[in-house]
Order: sequence, then structure tokens, then C-alpha cells
Amino acid sequence: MDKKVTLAQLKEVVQEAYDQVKTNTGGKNADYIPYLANVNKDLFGISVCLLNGQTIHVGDTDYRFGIESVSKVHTAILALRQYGAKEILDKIGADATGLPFNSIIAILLENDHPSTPLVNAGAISACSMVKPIGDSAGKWEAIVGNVTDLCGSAPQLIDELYKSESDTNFNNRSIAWLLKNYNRIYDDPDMSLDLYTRQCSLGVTALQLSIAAGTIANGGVNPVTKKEVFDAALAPKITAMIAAVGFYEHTGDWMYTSGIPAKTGVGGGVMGVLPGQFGIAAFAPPLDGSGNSVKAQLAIQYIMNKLELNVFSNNHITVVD
Ligand SMILES: NC(=O)CC[C@H](N)C(=O)O
Repeated sequence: MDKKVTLAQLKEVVQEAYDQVKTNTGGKNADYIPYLANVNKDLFGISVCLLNGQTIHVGDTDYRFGIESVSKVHTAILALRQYGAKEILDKIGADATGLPFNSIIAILLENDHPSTPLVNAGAISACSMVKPIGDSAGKWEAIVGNVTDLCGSAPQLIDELYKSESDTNFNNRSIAWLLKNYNRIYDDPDMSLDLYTRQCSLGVTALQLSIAAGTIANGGVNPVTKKEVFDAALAPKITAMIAAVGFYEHTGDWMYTSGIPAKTGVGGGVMGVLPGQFGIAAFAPPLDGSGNSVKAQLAIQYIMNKLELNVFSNNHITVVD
């Protein structure tokens, strides 16, 4: 069913979601990375990017927060661009783990396979694959350039977060070397881990993330800058990965209740992709037990349900004047 909505009606729904969720006090900031524990817990923003480039934003959508695991999507896209869909499937995989994002057991259970670029193991593996191999500065330039193209503007490294995370990432160090043991790291393990940690420490806004999501929903063409960032054939590949594991062990519940493939980060960001329709992002620091933003989840669920949209239904909206 095609439903016609005006931009004003759409704005109203986003505003309603914001008003309903704003006072929710559930969850707490991530504290295993000291920087994140100190971010103002009341920050909250929602942004939608339509495929004609119009954006709707309510609340703190200009605040730069740590992109954290949402960056896994960006770098998976970069690896897909550099290697193609088949080689990423062979070298990393596209499976759900059903386990927490930083799971070591998941690596062992998948027969030495990182499973997907959207959990820590596969993301470190993806960073190792980024070309030019052996050139940390060149790889970083490629990672940041790709994030910039997807978001339509540059992210900014949050130095304090990078330091905070580098000083405390002992679990990720084990993952990097375990993957090396299984020949699933394709460059220097310490360099790959450092690139992963640095990309997680990039500061982005909810507005930027909604544009990145809009770029995926739009088949690789950034709706705002109109730049073709990646080949349209890769859009369903990355969206399938997001749908399979975007909320880690709670991905099934998320898909069932929200109807939109989305990826979370412990900085409080969630980025959702509704193919052919829009990209959406919400940000609020307090997280549930799996590291997913409580308010961002509620806001996106509200909007999807209110508009009666679902990636598994054939409902869609057309925005009219
Ligand atoms: N889920 C997340 O956002 C985790 C990202 C964080 N950088 C980590 O590796 O632990």
C-alpha cells in the first residue's frame, strides 16, 4: 500500500516520537570506555533523511558523539567496495552471531570465522583488509574518506575518546590476535586494531548518520550530495548484514518490533535503513544491557509503527507537497 504524506505530517510524527521518549530514564551510559560514561545522558536527537535529500531533525542532531560500532557499517561498505561481495563473504562472512558484540566465543563457534563485519571480530578483520595494505596512514585516509562520502560531510576524531578506548581495549586486543591465529587478519594485527579503535572514536552527528543511512537506502547515491558512493548492487548486501546482526543478540526482537534494519553503537547512536524510502538515525547515550540506546530504539520503533512501515511489508510512503 502506498500512503501519501506531507513533509509536515512526517515532521509531526518525528516530533511526537521525540516528545514521547524524551523523558524516558531507562538505561545507562556505557562505562567500560571511561569517556562515554561522562557524556551528558540527557542528549537526544532524531534525524530522518529522505531520498530527495530533505532532512527532518529534532533535538540534539548537531551534537558530535562517538560513532562506535555504527562505524562497522561504513567500513564494511569500504571493504565491499574494494573487494566485492563474494570476497567479503569468503574472508569475513555475513552471519548473525546471536552473541554480544565483543564475543570471543563467537569466533570459536563459527569455526575460526569472524562471522560478519558488524561485530568486533569481523570489524577488526575488515580494517585489516582495507587497502592500501601495510600503510596505516593510507588506510586511515580511505576509512575517513568513505565515512565522509557516506555522511555527506567529514567526521571529526574525538581525541579523548580515542585515548580512553585505546587505554582500555584489552578484550579487543585478544580478538585481534586470536583472529591472527586463525589467519583472519589480513594486515598487521596491532595496526588493524588501532584503525578499528580510531574509527570507533570518530565524532559524528545524528544528522550525518541519517544521511549515511539514506545513502544505503538510496542504493549508494548520497541523497544530499548526489555523489555515487558505492555500487547499487552492494546496497542489499550491506542492508542484509545490518538486518542480520545490527542489534547483536537482540536483532530478532528488534526486527520484529521495529521492522527496520538498524545498527547500534555504544556511543548511543542507532542508524536505520529503509530501502527505497529513507534513512533514519537517533542518538541518546543511555544503553540497555546489550549496548543499544534505549531512547533511540523507542523513537525509531515509534516512527516505524506510527507510519505503518516495515521492511517486510509492501507498505511505503510517498512524500507530497
Ligand atoms: N558496540 C559498540 O559500539 C562497541 C564499540 C567499541 N569500540 C568496542 O569495540 O567495544
